[in-house]
Amino acid sequence: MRSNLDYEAEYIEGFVENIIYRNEDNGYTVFNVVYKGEEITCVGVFSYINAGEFITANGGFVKHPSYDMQFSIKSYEFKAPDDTKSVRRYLASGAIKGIGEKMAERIVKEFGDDTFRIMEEEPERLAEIKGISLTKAMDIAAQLVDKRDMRKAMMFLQDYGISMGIAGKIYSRYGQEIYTIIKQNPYRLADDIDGIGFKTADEIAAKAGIKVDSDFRIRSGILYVLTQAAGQGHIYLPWTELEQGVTALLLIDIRDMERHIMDMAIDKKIVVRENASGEKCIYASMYYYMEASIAKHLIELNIPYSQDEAEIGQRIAQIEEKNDIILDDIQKQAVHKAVLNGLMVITGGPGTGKTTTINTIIKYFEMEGLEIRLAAPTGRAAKRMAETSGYEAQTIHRLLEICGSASDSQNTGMHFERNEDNPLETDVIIVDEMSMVDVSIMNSLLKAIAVGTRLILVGDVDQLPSVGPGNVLKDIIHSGCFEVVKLEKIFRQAAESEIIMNAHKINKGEPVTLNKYSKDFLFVKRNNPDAIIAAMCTLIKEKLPDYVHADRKDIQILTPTRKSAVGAQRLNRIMQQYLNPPSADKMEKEVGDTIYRVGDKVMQIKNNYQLEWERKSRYGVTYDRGNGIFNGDTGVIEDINFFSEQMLVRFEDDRFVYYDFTQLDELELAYAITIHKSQGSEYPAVLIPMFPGPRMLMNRNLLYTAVTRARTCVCMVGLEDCFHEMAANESEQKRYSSLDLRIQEMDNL
Ligand SMILES: Nc1ncnc2c1ncn2[C@@H]1O[C@H](COP(=O)(O)OP(=O)(O)OP(=O)(O)O)[C@@H](O)[C@H]1O
Repeated sequence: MRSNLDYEAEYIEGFVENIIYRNEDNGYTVFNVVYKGEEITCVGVFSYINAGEFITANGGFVKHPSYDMQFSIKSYEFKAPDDTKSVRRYLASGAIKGIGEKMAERIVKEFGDDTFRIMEEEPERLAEIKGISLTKAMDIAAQLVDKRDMRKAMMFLQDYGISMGIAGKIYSRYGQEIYTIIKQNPYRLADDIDGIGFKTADEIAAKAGIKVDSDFRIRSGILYVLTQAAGQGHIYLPWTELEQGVTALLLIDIRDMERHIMDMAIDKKIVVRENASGEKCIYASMYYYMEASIAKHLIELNIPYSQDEAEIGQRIAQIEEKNDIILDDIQKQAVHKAVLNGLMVITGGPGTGKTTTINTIIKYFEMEGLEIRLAAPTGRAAKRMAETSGYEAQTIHRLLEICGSASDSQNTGMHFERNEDNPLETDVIIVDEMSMVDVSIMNSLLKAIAVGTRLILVGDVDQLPSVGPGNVLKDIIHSGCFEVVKLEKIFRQAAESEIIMNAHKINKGEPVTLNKYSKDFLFVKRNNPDAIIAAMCTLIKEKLPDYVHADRKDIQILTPTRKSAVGAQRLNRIMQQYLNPPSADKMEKEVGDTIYRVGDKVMQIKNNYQLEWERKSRYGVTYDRGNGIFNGDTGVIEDINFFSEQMLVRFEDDRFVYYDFTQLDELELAYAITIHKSQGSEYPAVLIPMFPGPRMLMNRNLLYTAVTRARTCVCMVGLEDCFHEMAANESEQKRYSSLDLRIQEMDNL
């Protein structure tokens, strides 16, 4: 029993006995300290810690659900060992490699309180001790100095408000150079260190006394504005917009912008080009070269194939007969073009026969004995492609055989096994949902396709553009350099769907009649956020599941915004309370301001190719396992275990995944998700709150995307005016991209 301890205590001190857990990325550490004769478990964030150190710490006791009382450390200091006992203890702790308990004993016996001074100043004397050679003596001294330097550097970085985890990264990158870097050009940190952006570097610079109009600051600011723009989808910024952005960011009058731009262009950090209207455009180099590389590959792939047109017609006729279908003229034209060209594009809205056309093309090439691969940008889109085509389809990342330990393609640890040196060995590649493909993944894909492989790109240009930068599909079509088939006819079966008919009307700006009696396109009038939410609760709990013959969890709320009265965050909190309220038998785990509860619907918010899933029989025996849970995959929390610190989620097709508590930032509650997140997915029923929000966001494009996500029923709840305003708002957010120009330039070479 812990009799000596006062759990109100705010201070403890003692030797770090053993380190139980340490996360090197963020410094989170769990360890034991003996204080007042009791072993106490401490938790805190440490840039640097070693067993054997003497620590004095402020904080407080907290009760952990599984591990009982722990001391949570808010601030601390390590005291250098200064008496024989602590020196021996420190050396014996394993902090210095090559010194064990016995050796520590011998050293301290020889040098006593003077041990540390001797180790640092006269290390050769260590060799006087039995078992220590001169080389080993020097190595011990070096380790000691290293550790001291590191601790000093950490303290120095903390003075600039840098967190422990990041300080560790900075130190391991620059070592002793940090002092000069921080004092001269801390903006280098923004370039070199993951987790430090311009803003942090700028704060450090201000503390280091760097002038607000220093060249380093202005150049780093320019790159920052371009990176921010890429975050909004832009490949470049026109000169004047860049200048305004940089001025607003740095709050200074930049007189010699031209000089900075030219110097940065010479350093190859940026590229300056004129657009079609002669305006100077500034690119972060990476994006310029991505577009240029995409253009080059597309032109190279676009080789003509010779085949007798009559023969193509005969083959199509055979397929039509076998599948009891008659293709429309334009669909036939699409098949002809796919056969005769190395590259072609098929575009069209919902129900215009894209899938039917792709299926015919697949069958055609199959008859020719060609190998075909199907891919889509997201897991959900690939799954849908497989379902509608009946052929195997995979994500583009998987097609390219993604490798590495990181969970996101943005992380540097990732690479693709398929690339220019090891291209895909196949004859035809068909990529669906091209509107979601950004320049980065398009570039990787094209690098892995050798000339002679046919590439067919399929998508609906009127869907929201890709989350990542660029306007790939639109620009490819707009370049005018490739065969494009635009499917426009809505086939009879599809024409019976009001979802499809209204989606086309929305897209064309034609009036849409709203009522609550439609079979599949319903509007329920409510005039304030709370009434909207209350109506959605009833619909989701009572009405829709029977109506669309689907499970409650398959009915998806799609909302334009994250943060508003009807934004995803608020809706999730309310829906969770309503659909899965707290109860004594449901475990909960709080992360930030989200509570995860057993029974909650959750969504994976980034691609994680490493995450392992398993399928179990009803006796709990695993009979199938695999890797990969993708952005947009939704599941239900099955269990939360505080002992193993894990949460178990059941995804579609009964795939079970254990998430460590530290991985929970990959999940979000998913009763409601933003329309942006729903791209490429389809749901039996979709519920959309209709309430005014930011005009830039509430546009036709967004409404069209939301409506086309529904398979059986769309139900909107709110203000009719809001619907009509969205449908009328054509102001798509402008994206600065220039793949069309690069393609045209390349084509003219
Ligand atoms: N030539 C055709 N003759 C008759 N029906 C057709 C023809 N082509 C397509 N259809 C029918 O039209 C409907 C829509 O076709 P399809 O699924 O191919 O379109 P889509 O563009 O892929 O649609 P979505 O984007 O909504 O998935 C289907 O019911 C399909 O059977």
